[in-house]
Amino acid sequence: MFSFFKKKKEEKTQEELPLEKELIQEEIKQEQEISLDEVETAQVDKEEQKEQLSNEESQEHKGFFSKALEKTFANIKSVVPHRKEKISFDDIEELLIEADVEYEIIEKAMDGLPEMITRKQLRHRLVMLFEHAPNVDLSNLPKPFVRLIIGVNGAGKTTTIAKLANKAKKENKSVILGAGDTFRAAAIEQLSSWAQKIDVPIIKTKQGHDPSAVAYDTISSAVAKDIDNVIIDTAGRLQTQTNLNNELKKIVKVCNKAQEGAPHQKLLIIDGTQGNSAISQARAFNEMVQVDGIIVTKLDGTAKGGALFSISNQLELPIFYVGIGEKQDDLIEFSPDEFVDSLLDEIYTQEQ
Ligand SMILES: Nc1nc2c(ncn2[C@@H]2O[C@H](COP(=O)(O)OP(=O)(O)OP(=O)(O)O)[C@@H](O)[C@H]2O)c(=O)[nH]1
Repeated sequence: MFSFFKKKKEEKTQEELPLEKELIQEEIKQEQEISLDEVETAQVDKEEQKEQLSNEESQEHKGFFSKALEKTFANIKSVVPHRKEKISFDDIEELLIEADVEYEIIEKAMDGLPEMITRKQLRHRLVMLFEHAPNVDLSNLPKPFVRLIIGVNGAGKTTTIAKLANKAKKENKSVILGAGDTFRAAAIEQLSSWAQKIDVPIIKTKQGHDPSAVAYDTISSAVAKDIDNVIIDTAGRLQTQTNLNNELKKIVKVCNKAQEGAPHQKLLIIDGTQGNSAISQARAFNEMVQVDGIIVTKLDGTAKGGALFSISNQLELPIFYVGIGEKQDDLIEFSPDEFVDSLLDEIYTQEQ
């Protein structure tokens, strides 16, 4: 039926029916306008959907922080048991001490605040403590993107590598691991069993062999196989600090030989249960190889969640992720806003 009319329309010439042609043109124009409207509506819908998703993600993250920080919040609640609109300077100071924020940092954050402090005033100051932003453009990563994982034994390096690899895989990115802690056989075994569990390839060697060679082979293999991510483990302790220093420096140099610009991130793993006492140890690593960012582990098991403020501010480094459990999914991207909000939700009523 429609094709019949269409055919009829086609048969009519310009000379015969100018008015009808005009009408058809008007019809086409309207159709085009409608489809443009539809595209615009679809775009708005998409934007709204995106915003809703990121809001949901943000709520989800806040939920994770609230759960992980239960112990820290219990301490805070002992100072301010009920939510308020304004909280006194002294109470804020005390609750930040309870959360294990260093006193020097508390003084810095609260300098010049009034006797009664609103949520908005405190929020601004606390978020400002995380002013050190990542220096890598995460939207335009090199391939392979090479991350070197450093930190003391027991901080959670191996587990965090598994979590990072798992996250990349979930985002449909390929990953290869390098078992660069050749100092201890157990470290190689532990990383191998994680690699098997999350089904990613691993380059390893025997205990005592050169970790730089492992790093080189892992990057070369990633280049040859077109793999997106390389994550390399390193030893947390050697016979002496000088040995560790030399070894880490050599690994960095060799990574750059295997691929110019690598490692793109040197990530320091810090055990969150150590609170502020981890800072001096972190400084030592930062002096050996310039660290690009921090991952704080075991945030779930500690009442010292406030130490994140001091760790980031004192070391002048961004926190990329926090570990909130022992499983492969227990890693969340760190967001200063969400972290501060989940803390303020415990003590303040919502800002009107
Ligand atoms: N609760 C909790 N435990 C964690 C977290 N991250 C790591 N762990 C645990 O901390 C312990 C040490 O973690 P590893 O990953 O073995 O630490 P490592 O730095 O590789 O240490 P070595 O194996 O000694 O070199 C393990 O029992 C992990 O399960 C976390 O975010 N939360």
